[in-house]
Amino acid sequence: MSRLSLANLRKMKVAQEKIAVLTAYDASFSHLLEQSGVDVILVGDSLGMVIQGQESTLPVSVNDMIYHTANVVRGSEKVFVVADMPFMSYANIDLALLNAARLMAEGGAHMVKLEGGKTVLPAVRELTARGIPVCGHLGLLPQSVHRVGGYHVQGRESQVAQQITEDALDLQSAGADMLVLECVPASLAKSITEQLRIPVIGIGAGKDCDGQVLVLYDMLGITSGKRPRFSHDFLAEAGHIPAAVSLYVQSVKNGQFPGPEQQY
Ligand SMILES: Nc1nc(=O)c2c([nH]1)NC[C@@H]1CN(c3ccc(C(=O)N[C@@H](CCC(=O)O)C(=O)O)cc3)CN21
Ligand SMILES: CC(C)C(=O)C(=O)O
Ligand SMILES: [Mg+2]
Repeated sequence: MSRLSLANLRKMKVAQEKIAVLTAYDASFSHLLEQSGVDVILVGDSLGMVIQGQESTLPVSVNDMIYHTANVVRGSEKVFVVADMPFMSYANIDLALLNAARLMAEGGAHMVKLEGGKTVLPAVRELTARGIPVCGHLGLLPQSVHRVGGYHVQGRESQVAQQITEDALDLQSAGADMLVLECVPASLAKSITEQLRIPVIGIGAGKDCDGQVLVLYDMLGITSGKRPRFSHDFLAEAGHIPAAVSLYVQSVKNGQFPGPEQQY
């Protein structure tokens, strides 16, 4: 069985077939998600919060990401695996190349994800020129939580919306092959999704993105404390974990998730 490729994901965008993405951090869930029809697994630096119990994603190291990515890759054979580059691991081009190479070579990731717009364009150009697929991440940037002052919706003001749109187009031009849009108004995400050739995966970004992603533990209802409004407890509805993941995949594919109460 060969792995899903970027070409497959681009074809899904063109065919308007929704892309179902979930985070996972270990081999057992990786296998289960793949069996349940998930297309792409994101090894998110959210693992700092849901696995390590940290207050933010900032303490996550490249070694942590490599460990979890390798486990996820070993547990699967069909899914496309994206690994987050952690806080400051792409602060300049040399660091970005070194750390992305480790995530790919040691972790076995198929793509790396970087948060930010203009600041990361030189790194995105260099990584993609050297054959490393890159996913951008705009809107709410959890690695900037202390500068922003919390996890809030981004892009409600037209000037900020304009900046996010410009960053999205620039990331695509720099070679990014996928984009995550987090916590932005549904109308903005729709507009960006229509303007880009590359697949746009939303989280709290409305139903009109090319695909959706959620943090696994949020959609299973086992995150401690307050779960973001854009997530939904599929386990409560489905009764057991494989059924919950299947229901998520089905709800993304048929456009039922996210509903009006899960978007801004
Ligand atoms: N478990 C978990 N789920 C996530 O989605 C997630 C993480 N952790 N860690 C990294 C970031 C942080 N994220 C978050 C965290 C909280 C909200 C949240 O509470 N948002 C409010 C909106 C508040 C506002 O706009 O003022 C909400 O009600 O959804 C959003 C995204 C998304 N990511
Ligand atoms: C929430 C998603 C997009 C992420 O970046 C993560 O899980 O770290
Ligand atoms: Mg992340």
